[in-house]
Amino acid sequence: MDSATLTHPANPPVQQLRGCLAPAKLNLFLHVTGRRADGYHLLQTAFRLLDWGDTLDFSVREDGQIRRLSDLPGVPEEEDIVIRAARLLQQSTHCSAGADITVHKVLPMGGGLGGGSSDAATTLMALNHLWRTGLSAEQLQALGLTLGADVPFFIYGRDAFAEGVGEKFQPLHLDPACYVVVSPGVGISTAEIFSSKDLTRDSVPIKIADFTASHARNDLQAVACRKYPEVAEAIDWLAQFAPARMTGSGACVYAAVDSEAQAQRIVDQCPTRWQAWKAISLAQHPMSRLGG
Ligand SMILES: C[C@](O)(CO)[C@H](O)COP(=O)(O)OP(=O)(O)OC[C@H]1O[C@@H](n2ccc(N)nc2=O)[C@H](O)[C@@H]1O
Ligand SMILES: Nc1ncnc2c1ncn2[C@@H]1O[C@H](COP(=O)(O)OP(=O)(O)OP(=O)(O)O)[C@@H](O)[C@H]1O
Repeated sequence: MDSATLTHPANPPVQQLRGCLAPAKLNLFLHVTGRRADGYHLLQTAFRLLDWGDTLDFSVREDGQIRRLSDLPGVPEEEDIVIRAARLLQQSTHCSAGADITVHKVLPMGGGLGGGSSDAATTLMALNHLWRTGLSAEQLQALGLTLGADVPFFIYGRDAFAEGVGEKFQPLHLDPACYVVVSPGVGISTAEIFSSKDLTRDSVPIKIADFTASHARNDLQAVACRKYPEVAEAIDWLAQFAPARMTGSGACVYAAVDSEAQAQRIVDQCPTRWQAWKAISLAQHPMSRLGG
């Protein structure tokens, strides 16, 4: 994130934040342990932040309007989770200011990397700062949960062992790591995977101390592979280099590798019909340093 750009250098209120990161996440394991009465699933997962993601620019408007300046193919402005996040914060704090928002989209949509959720979290944190609405991180997490189950994690802003629907956190202390992420070129609807009749929903709950990244499983992977054979193909391709797994509800798959050089060699060999990236773990979300 660029440090704040001031419109009036002699007069400090910050009016713009540019280049705000909305990082991707990986689910290092994901167990479905049950289902709530409202249909949402109870999970256990290990969230890992990556140093790679979308970036967003925010500029305060005095007229109260919230505008998206960038285009997102397939997502009308009114449905964009970024716009919905900004409106939600504005309404719940009775804020009279508005914002112009630009999203520089990098993360594949429906990729299981939490792209939309991370955009929404960055929006809540940036506007809470720019509008001086003063909500705490916990209040922003509660607001964010009404937008999507992954939003609170990005506001929490560091690796976490998560439970509930993914909103109850314990800090997870992981060594830095380097990953290869492969997108097999399909977008997967999270709702479609969770609603499958084939999904197993009875994993036995584990304790945080029982989690090891090397013996991990994603309960959503079998369903996604059955519905989208490209996901299974991408796992098989990546598994020739290192143990590979799906993140979230897919479609992206990933593997931890020994070095950035090894990651780059794998990325360079990726079949042209897919996309691959190298990514490094991120210890702390840069936006969480902003405070309220
Ligand atoms: C799979 C994960 O990415 C793991 O991190 C998340 O649980 C999904 O989080 P998300 O994309 O923010 O999901 P949401 O937008 O809240 O939910 C999309 C749909 O997925 C289903 N859903 C989601 C999360 C959850 N714990 N149980 C569910 O059953 C619900 O049908 C919901 O309508
Ligand atoms: N700003 C946005 N960025 C991405 N998707 C958005 C956005 N606004 C709305 N959406 C909608 O949300 C859907 C899910 O997108 P997203 O990239 O968050 O999926 P995902 O990476 O699978 O997320 P998760 O890991 O949280 O399940 C998209 O297909 C799109 O229709």
